[in-house]
Amino acid sequence: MGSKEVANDKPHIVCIPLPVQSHIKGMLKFAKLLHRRGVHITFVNTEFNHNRFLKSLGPNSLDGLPDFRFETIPDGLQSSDEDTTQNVALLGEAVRTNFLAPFRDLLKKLTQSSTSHNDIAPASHIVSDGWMAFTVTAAEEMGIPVVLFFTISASSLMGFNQFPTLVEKGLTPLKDESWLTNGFLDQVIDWVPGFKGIRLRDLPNNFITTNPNESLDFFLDAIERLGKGSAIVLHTFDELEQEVLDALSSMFPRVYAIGPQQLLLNQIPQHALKAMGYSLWKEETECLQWLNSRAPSSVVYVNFGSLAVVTTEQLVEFGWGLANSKLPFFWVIRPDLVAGESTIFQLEFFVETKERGLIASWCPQEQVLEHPSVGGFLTHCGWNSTIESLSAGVPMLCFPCFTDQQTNCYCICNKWGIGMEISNGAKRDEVEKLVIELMEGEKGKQLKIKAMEWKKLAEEATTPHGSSSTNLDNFVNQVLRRKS
Ligand SMILES: O=c1ccn([C@@H]2O[C@H](COP(=O)(O)OP(=O)(O)O[C@H]3O[C@H](CO)[C@@H](O)[C@H](O)[C@H]3O)[C@@H](O)[C@H]2O)c(=O)[nH]1
Repeated sequence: MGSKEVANDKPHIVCIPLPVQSHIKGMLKFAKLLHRRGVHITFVNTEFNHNRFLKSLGPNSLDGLPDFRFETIPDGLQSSDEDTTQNVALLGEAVRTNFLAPFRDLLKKLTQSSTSHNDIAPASHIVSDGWMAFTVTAAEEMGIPVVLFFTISASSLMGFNQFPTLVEKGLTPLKDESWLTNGFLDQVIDWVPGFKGIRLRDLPNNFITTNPNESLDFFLDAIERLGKGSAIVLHTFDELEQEVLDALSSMFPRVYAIGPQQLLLNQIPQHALKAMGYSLWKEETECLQWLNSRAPSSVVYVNFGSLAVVTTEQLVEFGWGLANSKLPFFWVIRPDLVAGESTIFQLEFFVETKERGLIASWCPQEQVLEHPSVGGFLTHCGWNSTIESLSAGVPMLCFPCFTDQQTNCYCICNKWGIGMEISNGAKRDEVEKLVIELMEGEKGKQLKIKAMEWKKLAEEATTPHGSSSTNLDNFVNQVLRRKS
């Protein structure tokens, strides 16, 4: 960095992600893109996650990018051996009750004109995970703007934003449990822009409940504050969700679609990018050598992201479905993926799959999806997995588990034509049949063609004059550099 004048001309943003793996990764990538466009970054992790990063990536792994600093706040959770950040309900409650006070103190420090770093201007904006409503309160108190950054699709955000209407129309909360199975959820709803033909069951499933609870309040707090952000940024691209993005833009002042993030990062010369990792868990990279030894487009990749939990019975059915398909597979089973007995596979399963199955506990997913040997992805439809798969041109078998995943599944299968849904509670025969269809069937071939078309559009959106690059430039100029 040159003179102090030049430094002070740069916007200085305070980035604060929701403290779970996929949200931290999305915010880190967004921060890197902004940093490359001349923005100073202070990145706020919880103390717990900061230490996990240092443990998984190495003690100096977060150093070395000038004007890109890390700060921490406590999460207020009891420290114990259990990884409390995997407990979404507990974490959501901690975010709502514990984070405002330490974040406010940190902001006071960062917005003072004489910061401890003389080469950095006082913080000018907060870029907050859109789900963390307390940052809007902090921003109002401190008189600085807050940008709401969402690591979900525009379609899911539109779905979440329907909640007040669903209440008004008496569609949620459900009157009783029988509504879950009596066809009520199959009704098509017709008032949501960009969602022709969507059923109630395809909306984020947080609303599909007889008993709205605190975890729903977490989402509602954020939805109520959507209009208070100086901008909304979504990790998507215009061509993918144009109609919904247009509708969101008509409701909120500034909406920017900036993605796929990794394709935008690929535009930056590698020497200019510090190889800062994103994983809280250690990545098992040996899978890449294993993939090298397999035929092109032959491997089924199975991964349910960082939070989903499946039952022992379901995992066993997936396992035998894969085994019986006789196809090669690479399956990531996190240590905390299964609710119940963890030693679930008998010797027989390993004997059957030993020549063609690989199991790991965490992997470099984007490299796996980009690998030419991977032909299909059995996924829980988390948004990052979805957009990473689409960017790599890999068709999907969708097993949505909770929250926005059902809406992503709807878009993948019905709007974008790049996947098939596998039913909740699927038995091994259904798994086997769908996996074979995905990898070798006629339908699978059509999905692959579509996936390659979307990959091309995603690449075009991220070229220097593509829609996402332009939106990124506009965001920096119109929101971060705007003199008010
Ligand atoms: O072995 C693995 C598994 C995952 N990942 C990465 O972890 C992220 C997983 O993100 P996502 O697919 O979005 O799933 P979740 O971790 O489940 O994400 C939560 O957050 C998402 C974004 O808000 C929501 O869409 C999901 O529903 C919610 O469960 C992706 O970037 C993956 O590349 C790895 O690097 N290695």
